[in-house]
Amino acid sequence: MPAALLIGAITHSMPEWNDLSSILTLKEFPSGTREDFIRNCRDGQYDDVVAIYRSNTSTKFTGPFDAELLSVLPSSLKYIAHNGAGYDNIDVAACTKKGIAVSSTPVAVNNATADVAIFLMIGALRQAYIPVTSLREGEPIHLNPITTQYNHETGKFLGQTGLGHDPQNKEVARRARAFGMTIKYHNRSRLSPELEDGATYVSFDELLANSDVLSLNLALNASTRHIIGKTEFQKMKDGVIIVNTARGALIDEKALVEALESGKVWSAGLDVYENEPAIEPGLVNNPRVMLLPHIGTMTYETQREMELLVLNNLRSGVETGKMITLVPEQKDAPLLPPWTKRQKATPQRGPRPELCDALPWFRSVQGGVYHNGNICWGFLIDADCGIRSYLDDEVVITRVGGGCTKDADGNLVLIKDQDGDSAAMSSILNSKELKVPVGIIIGNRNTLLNKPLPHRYNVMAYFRITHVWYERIGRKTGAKVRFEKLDLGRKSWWAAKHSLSPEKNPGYGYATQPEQLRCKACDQHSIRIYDEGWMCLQPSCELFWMINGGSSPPPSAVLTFHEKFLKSRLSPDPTIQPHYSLVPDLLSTLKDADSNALSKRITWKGIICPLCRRCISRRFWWGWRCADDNDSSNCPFEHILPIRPIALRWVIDDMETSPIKRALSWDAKFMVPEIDDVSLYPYRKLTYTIPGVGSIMHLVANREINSRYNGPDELFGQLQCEELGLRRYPLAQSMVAGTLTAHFAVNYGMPYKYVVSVASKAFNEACPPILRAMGRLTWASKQAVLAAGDTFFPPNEMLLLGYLEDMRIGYHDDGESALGPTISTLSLGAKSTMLVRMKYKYYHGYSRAKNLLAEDPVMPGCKNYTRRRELKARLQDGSIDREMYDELRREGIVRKGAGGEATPCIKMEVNHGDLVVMHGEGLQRFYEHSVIPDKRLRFALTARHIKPEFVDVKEMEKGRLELGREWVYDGK
Ligand SMILES: O=C(O)CCC(=O)C(=O)O
Ligand SMILES: [Fe+2]
Repeated sequence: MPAALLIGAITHSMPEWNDLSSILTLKEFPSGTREDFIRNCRDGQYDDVVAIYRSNTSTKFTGPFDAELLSVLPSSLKYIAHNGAGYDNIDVAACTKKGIAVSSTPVAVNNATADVAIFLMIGALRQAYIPVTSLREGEPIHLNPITTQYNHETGKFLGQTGLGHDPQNKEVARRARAFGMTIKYHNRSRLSPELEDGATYVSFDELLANSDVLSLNLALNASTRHIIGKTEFQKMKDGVIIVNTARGALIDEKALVEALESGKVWSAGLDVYENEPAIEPGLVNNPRVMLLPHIGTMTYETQREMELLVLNNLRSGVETGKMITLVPEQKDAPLLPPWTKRQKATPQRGPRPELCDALPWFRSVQGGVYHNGNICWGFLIDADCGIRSYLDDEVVITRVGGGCTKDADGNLVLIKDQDGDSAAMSSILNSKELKVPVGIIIGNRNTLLNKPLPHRYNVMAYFRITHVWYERIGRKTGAKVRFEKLDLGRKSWWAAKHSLSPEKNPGYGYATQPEQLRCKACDQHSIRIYDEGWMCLQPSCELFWMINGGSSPPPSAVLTFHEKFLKSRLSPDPTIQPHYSLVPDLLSTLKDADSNALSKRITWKGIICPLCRRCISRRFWWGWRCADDNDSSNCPFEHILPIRPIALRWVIDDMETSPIKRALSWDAKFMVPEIDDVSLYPYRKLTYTIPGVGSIMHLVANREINSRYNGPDELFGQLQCEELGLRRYPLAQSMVAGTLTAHFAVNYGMPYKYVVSVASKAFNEACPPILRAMGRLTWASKQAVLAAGDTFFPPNEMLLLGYLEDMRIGYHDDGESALGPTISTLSLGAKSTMLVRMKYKYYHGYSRAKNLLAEDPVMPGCKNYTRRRELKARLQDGSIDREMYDELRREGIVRKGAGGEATPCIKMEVNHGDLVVMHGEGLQRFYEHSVIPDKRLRFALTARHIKPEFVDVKEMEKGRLELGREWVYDGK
C-alpha cells in the first residue's frame, strides 16, 4: 500500500486523517529539524510516500520545500497537500517540473481573514490601540487626547488590490460595503461582472491615488514582493490607511515605518509581517498601528475547515489523480500546453495517436485538418506550412494541406489547383462562416517560431478563421488561411518572454482593417495581403495574382505581409465559444461514474495528464498511466478506474439473459450451416464447411448451459473481478506508428511471436476463471478435431480479449507458422457478429500492389472464378505457357482503385456462452475474419495449440497445463 506523510500536526481533524489508513499507510514527522527530515528521506523511510500533508507552520521543521528538499523527496511523491492560503514556502515551479501536484486552501480562510481585515481597518481608522491602552493604564475616560481623523467610515473608499481571482477580496469587499464604503480594485485582469459585484476596476496607480483605505489581499510571489514601497506610498493620498492580512512582504516595512512617521499614512492595521516572527521595531513602537499576531485564520471552524480541505485534497489526489484546490499556477499552467512526446526508436507509443486520442477536437491521425460534419475543428501546423506562411503571438497564416507531392529536391509542390470543393477546404470555409473556433497544434518540425518547441506536438490555443483566399503557388492555385487567436486577453505561451501583451502592442487593434479593393476585371473585392501591392485573389479572374491590377505577377515568390493585414483584429465577441474544451478534463467526469459508464467509448479515449499535461492513451484495462513502460524517470501519474462488475443484464437484451433455445433464420447472402441438435446436446451444433479449406463449428449455448454453476454467466462476473493484465498494444501494421488496437488483450501460456512486446503469463499464474474457460475451450477443440477426423493436440495457449463499447477486431487471420490448425473461442457478455471472407489476394488473384499470385488457388467464390479456373486449366493442360498465362491474367487486373474486398461468405451471430472452433490451416491462410461486438462489454477467450518446436525452451514452462479435475468441462 502506498503511504502518506504528515509533517507537523493536525489539530482538529485527526480522526479524518486516521480514516485514510484504509487506502494509505500513514507516516508522521511531527517535529524535528531540516537535517533530520533530509536524513529520513535519504534513508529511504519515505520511499513509499505518494502524498504529503504539510502547512505553513510545519515549515519550521523542514524549512521551505525548495529545489534542495525536492531533490531528496522520494520519487514516488505525487501530491503535496498544503495547509494554508499562502504557499510561498513551496517552489511550485520545481514541483511542476517533477510532476508533483500542489494544493492549497484558498477558500476555507476567506471569512475568518476578511473579519480580521475589517477589525484591523476599523481599529486603524479609530487608532484604537491608543484609547484601549490608555484606559488600561489608568487614564480617565473622556480625557483621551486624540480625536480620530475619521469618525465615520461612510463614503470612504476601500481600495483593494488583488491579483488573481482571490475570493477573499470579495469577502472583504462585501463586509466593507455594509459599512457604506465604495470598492475599487485592481487585478491582473478585470473580473467578470458577477465577481466584481459592483466594485470598480481601476489601474494600480489609480487605486493608490484614490484609496482612503488600502487593503492588501493577494498572494506573495516574486512579482508581488514589496508591491507597496516608497514610490507607491508617494502616490497615495495623504492620511491613507493601510490594512494587510495577506503576507507581510507585500509591503516594504521600512518604507511603511517612514510613511507613518511622516504622516503620509495615518494608521495601519497589520496581521502579517515581513520577517515573521520578527516585527519591525518602528511598527511596534508606533501607537497608531494596530498589530495582531497573525491570527487571520485562527478560529476553530476555519482551522478545521482548512484541515479537512487539505485531507480531501490528499484523498482526491490519491483516488482520482486530481486535487480539488490545485494551486493556480498548476491549474492554468499556460506555459504547459498539452503535448505529446517525441517518438522513441521503438515506436511503443506514437505521439500522433496519443494526441488524437486525448483531444476531441483533433481526431485526425493523418493530415493537418481535422473536420467532422463539414466543420473544421482542429488544425495542425508542422513541417510544411508552405511558402509565404507566418506565425506570431496571435496570428497564424498557412497553406491548407493536401494536393502536394515532393519534387526532386524534396520540397512539397502542389500538383493540382485547390478549390472550395475538397472536404478539408469546405469545412474550413464553414468554420469561418459559422464562427467556429479552431484549435491549433504546432509540431516541432515547424520552423516559423524560430525557436525550439518543447515537445513533438504542442497545443497552442483556440483561433478564429479570419480569411481564406487563393494564391498562385508555383504553377497552381493554392488555398491559404489566416487564423487569429480567440482570447486576446492573455499572452500566448509561445510568445517571447519580452514581447508585449496583445493590448499593449502598438498597431494592434480593432480599428485597423486590411485594405480592400475591387478588381476592375471581375468586379470582386479582394483584400491586400502583401506589401508589394494589391492583387485580385479570384482564381477565375484574368487578373488573378497580378500586381496592382496590372499585367505582371509579383516579381518574386517571396513577399512581405502587409502591416495592416497582420495587425488587424476582429472585435471581441463573447458569443463565440469553442465547442470543446481546449484541454479536456475527462477524469473529472469519471469520479462518480458507474460501471456502465466506465465501459463507454469515451472512457477508453485518452486523457491529458493533470500533472505534466502529456496526452495519454488508455493502454490499460485498469486506467491510465503517464510513464512509459521502461522509463521510470517519467511522470508518476496514474489513474485507476473504480471498475466494478457489470451485470450480464446490462449487456444482453434477451429477456432472461439468454434464450432457452435459439430460434434461427439465415440470410440467403451467407452460407447456411449444417444443423445438428443431437450430437453435442444441449448445444446446437452448426457447422460451416468450406471444402478444401476448413470448417467452422459454432456451438450455440442456451440458458440452461449458461446458468450452470461456474458456467458462462458466472465466468462473466468472475473475469471482471480479477486483475487479468489486459492492455492495448500497438498495431503491428499500422499507417501511423503507435496506433493501438481497438481492444484489450492478454496472453496466457505458451508465448508465440504474435505477442511482440510482452511475455505471456504462465498458466500456473492464471486465476480460476481462466482455467475454467480453458477447460471449455479444450473440450470444444476436441469435438471439432474429432469430427474432422484429425489428431487432437490440446491447446496450450490462450488469448483473452476485452471489448468495451465500440471496440472491435478488424479483419485478420490467426495463422502463424507456430500455430496449429485449430482455434477455439468462448464468448462472454455482449453478443457479436463474426464475419469470414476470402483474403484480397486470393479473391482477386493478385496482391493490393497488383502483383500476380505465383500460384493462384482459384477457389470457389473468388472474383472471375470461371475465367480464372479456365485459364488455370489451360496452363495445366499445356495449351498456354506461363508467360501467356500471366499475360492473360494481367488483363484481369483492375487498374484503378482498390478493386474491392470479397464480400463475407459466413456471418455468425455469436452470443454469450457460445463456442466457435475454426479448424483447418487453409481457413487462416486463404480467409480472414473480423468480430464486431454489440457495443457493450464482451470477453473472448481464444485457445490454440502452439507447436513446441517454435517455442524457446526457457518459455516452455509457461505453457504447461494439466487441467485438474475441477477445470475439466464435460460439454454440459
Ligand atoms: O473476439 C472474438 O470472438 C475472436 C477474436 C479473434 O478473432 C482472435 O482472438 O483472433
Ligand atoms: Fe482471430
